[in-house]
Amino acid sequence: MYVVTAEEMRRLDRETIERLGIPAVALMENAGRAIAEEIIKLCRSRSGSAGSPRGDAGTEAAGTAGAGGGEGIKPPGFTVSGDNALALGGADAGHWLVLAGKGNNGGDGLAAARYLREAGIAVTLVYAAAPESLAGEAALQRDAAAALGLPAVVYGRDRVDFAACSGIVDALLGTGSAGAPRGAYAELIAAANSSGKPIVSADIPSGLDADTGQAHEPCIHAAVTVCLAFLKRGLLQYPGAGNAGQVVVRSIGIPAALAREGGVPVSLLTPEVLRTRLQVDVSRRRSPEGHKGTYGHVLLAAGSLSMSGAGLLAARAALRAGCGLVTWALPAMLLPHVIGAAPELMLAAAGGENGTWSAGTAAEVLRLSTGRDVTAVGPGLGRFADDQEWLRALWEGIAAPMVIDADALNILADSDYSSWTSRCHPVILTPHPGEMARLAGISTAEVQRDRIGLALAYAREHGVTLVLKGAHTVVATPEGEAYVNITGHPGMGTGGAGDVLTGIIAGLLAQGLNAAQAAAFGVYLHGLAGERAARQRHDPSALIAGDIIEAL
Ligand SMILES: NC(=O)C1=CN([C@@H]2O[C@H](COP(=O)(O)OP(=O)(O)OC[C@H]3O[C@@H](n4cnc5c(N)ncnc54)[C@H](O)[C@@H]3O)[C@@H](O)[C@H]2O)[C@H](O)CC1
Ligand SMILES: [K+]
Repeated sequence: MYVVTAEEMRRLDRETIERLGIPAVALMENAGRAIAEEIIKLCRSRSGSAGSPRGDAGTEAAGTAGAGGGEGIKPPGFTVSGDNALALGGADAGHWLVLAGKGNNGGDGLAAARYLREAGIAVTLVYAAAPESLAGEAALQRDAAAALGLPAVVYGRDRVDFAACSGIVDALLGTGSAGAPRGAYAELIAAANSSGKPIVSADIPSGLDADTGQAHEPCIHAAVTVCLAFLKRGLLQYPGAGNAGQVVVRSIGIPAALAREGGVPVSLLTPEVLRTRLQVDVSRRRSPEGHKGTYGHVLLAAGSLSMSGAGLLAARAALRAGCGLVTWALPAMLLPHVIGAAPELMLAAAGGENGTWSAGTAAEVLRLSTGRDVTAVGPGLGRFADDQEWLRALWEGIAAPMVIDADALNILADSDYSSWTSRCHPVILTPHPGEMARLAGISTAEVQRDRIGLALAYAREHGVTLVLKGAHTVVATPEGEAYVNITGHPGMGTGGAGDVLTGIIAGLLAQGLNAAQAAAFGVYLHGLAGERAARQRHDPSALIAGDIIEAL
């Protein structure tokens, strides 16, 4: 599923109209109908509390249309549809307000109002601007609604009764919105939010930046967002993602082929995208003739006196991700203490004295990396004297893909690594937002302001595969593509979860996946395993990193 910017959406919209010859109003009709159908689903799912659905729409809104109106009598040769999407099925949906801006987002809302009326739902249009100021397709929708006799009020001139409505359609601002909502728009958004009524947003919540996910003040808090044609980046990026409620993406007649041909670089990370765009064999079938040598060998340089567990977690996760062998290189002093902790691992003493690493161990790590399919460095590594020299030796000398995480990222951030000899084998960096901030030389808040945009730019500029961790982890490739992951659980915010991800990605690389495949599939599986682990706990706050490994 493609994820677009407002600019890309405008281009795809234009191409559909100009190249394919689909009239703009047809797209708007499809948008209006899709929005109405989702509202009807919401009303049906709430029919137990008819007329007063509440804001916490839950997941039902994204479900499939259930059996709607009564089956009726089926005359021979005719089918009386039992699941007409526009049938309310006896639910009393009450009375909805449709807040309409003067652009095409408003036009979508006005079209939706007609379809709602068709389903027997009472609607009142609330114009944010003088109806005469609407133009193009939005003006056409205004006239159609008026011709149908839909009641309408104009904000600022007429009274708007939020208290009496059972739900609100937010069609004030969409992808054409610029900056914080102003004037009547701002007042209507604030009033809608404080009404306590469920809000269904057309395309994006009004007040949301469609590209960055920045939530302007004010910004609609939607129960459901009916996103039109393609997901917008802003719906996946926090804090705005938290304003969108349940997001439903509805096709309106803009072919996905246009996005593919037009080179839209960002996709939602779904099994479908893993299979098709990334060509990952998600079946994970193994050859009957396979043996441990078939599935790759990971070298892990990780762990120090106070953080040996980070190395252990990464090593075990690599094995659970299916690689054949893992050699864990760690400071000699720690070795006796971890023997037996995971008997499946091979151990190698490579660290310096006192359980810490030293620059002099680079030669030993290089020697151990010979013939290994991947080297992962960083979890629990700590910092040490001349560590930049150490990492540079590995960067320039390891003739296999590398995964760089944790303190190794901090070492990289302190180095002018663009001047290092460029590598023939890929590098995957797995920063959390703080590490990303150090790598990019900006604040963590700046990283979080537009994670997708930053990840795309950094990966391309530095020729690395970047895994920007956090809620909705972004995987960006040096070729300029990005994948946004939505698997995962807040319970995964626990020490060691990142080390587990590093191990999974290294384990997948060792099995022959390329950098983009290993990073994307690894992130997806890590999140999925975290969800499963959270479900297995009565209280997901009790989840610890080791649970994620066991859930793999
Ligand atoms: N997929 C498609 O391409 C389709 C999209 N549709 C819908 O159209 C909107 C985008 O419509 P557009 O006319 O470009 O912009 P908006 O309706 O979002 O808003 C423009 C309108 O609002 C005023 N304005 C802008 N910013 C502010 C602000 N901060 N405060 C107050 N007023 C503001 C501006 O002056 C304009 O008048 C898209 O999201 C879809 O919902 C089509 O209907 C179908 C095809
Ligand atoms: K909107």
